[in-house]
Amino acid sequence: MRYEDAAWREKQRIRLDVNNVFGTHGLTPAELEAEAPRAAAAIAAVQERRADLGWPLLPDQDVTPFEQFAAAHRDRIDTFVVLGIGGSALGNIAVQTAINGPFYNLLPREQRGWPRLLVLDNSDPELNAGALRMLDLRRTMFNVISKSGTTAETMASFLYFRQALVEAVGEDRLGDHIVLTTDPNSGFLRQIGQREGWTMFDLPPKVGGRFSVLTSVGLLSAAMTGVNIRELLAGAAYGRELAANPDPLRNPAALGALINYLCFRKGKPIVVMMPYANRLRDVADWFAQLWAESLGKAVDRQGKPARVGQTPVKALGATDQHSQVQLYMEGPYDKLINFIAVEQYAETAPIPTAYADLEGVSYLGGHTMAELIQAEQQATAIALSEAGQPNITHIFPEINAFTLGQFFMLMEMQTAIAGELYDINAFDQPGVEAGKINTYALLGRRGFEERRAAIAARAQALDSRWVV
Ligand SMILES: O=P(O)(O)OC[C@H]1O[C@](O)(CO)[C@@H](O)[C@@H]1O
Repeated sequence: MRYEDAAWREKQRIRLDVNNVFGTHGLTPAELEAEAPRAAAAIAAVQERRADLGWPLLPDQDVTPFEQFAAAHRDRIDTFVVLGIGGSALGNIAVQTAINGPFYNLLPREQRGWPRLLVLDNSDPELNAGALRMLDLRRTMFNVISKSGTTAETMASFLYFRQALVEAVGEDRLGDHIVLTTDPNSGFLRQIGQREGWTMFDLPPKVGGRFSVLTSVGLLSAAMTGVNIRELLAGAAYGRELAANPDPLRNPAALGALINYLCFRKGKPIVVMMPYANRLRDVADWFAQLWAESLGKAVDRQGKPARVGQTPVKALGATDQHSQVQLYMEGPYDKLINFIAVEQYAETAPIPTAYADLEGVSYLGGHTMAELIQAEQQATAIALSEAGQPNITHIFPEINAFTLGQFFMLMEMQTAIAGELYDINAFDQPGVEAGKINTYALLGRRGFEERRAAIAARAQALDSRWVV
């Protein structure tokens, strides 16, 4: 395996270039150096908690069960459908787009070799009904993923497709079409799986949803679509090594955490993640949940008011140069822009020469699209830097399972280290509970009658003049 070769691994190291963070509205090297001891303590604290957190140990797991499941089912299945939301879907989508590319599902089966993948991560009725109309259920398998085993959106989709399966294949064949991924001990999904005798994959109890891409959550759908999940984990192991460097100024996860933290403290509540690669656009989506749910917290670990967290913004280069970059250039100095640059794309797409007399078009001829997009990324970084807008660049040597796994782990470590710097709990999400409870109340779930009455009273008090 290529990832067993140390020289290859080193060539595939993701580098973090932070030169453009320095400047009038950014940071100074002295500020970074002054905070380095705190960042070093944060690295040590995260390293100390590795076993307790669970996700840092994921690169060491045995992936044979996922590979065996995929090999056993690939031929009888045309479409593998993930029903999940948030951390139980975003990583699956990110892996799929990054490794198999945006057109995978449109390729003929012989070219794909593996089933198509659909991730239905919303209770949008049109999304679910539309998928149902399109699928041949006799050749479809549903992977219902929920850590808690209670999430309303996921359970609704499960019930919806379960009924459709009963009609299409019969109740006694459901086990051939449904596989569950959930907590090994708790939740309704576990109870259902046990009652029905369906195949279930355990989700390590310590690993929270947004840190679960490298568990059964992300690995099963990846294996079902031919992704080299061993290489993915080898990359994560390599990222873990980089993130364990005790010197925060040589450790990309710690340096990233420190820069984000200091930028927030200096009035930059927004972080933009802007990959220059369509294959990485869903990684920006995955990152948004990781960063937002982990670091957006009302109180610190002592219970004192904190109100911290940067708002993540997803952008795509070069596309969003023609949409958002005007704001990044001339708007408030309230952002840290993260670029993802790619050194070697899998394709170069040469640009043919034509219209030699029209300089505005002909200068492109003889270059490649790879050169163009790389020039655009550099040009935008320089322009932003000269406009005083701090930015940093994560440099992917290539997009492959190794660099993707590495990036997942680096960003997870960066999040955990940032949590230490803010002194908040980066591993809970109390803020999402209130909305869930209101939903239960609105749908008339037993036990939520009081909340339902409070919502009704609130509705009574609303003034119709303010609905225009
Ligand atoms: O996997 P589950 O338990 O269905 O949760 C889905 C998502 O919902 C949340 O609990 C809240 O949004 C996320 O943290 C999680 O990733």
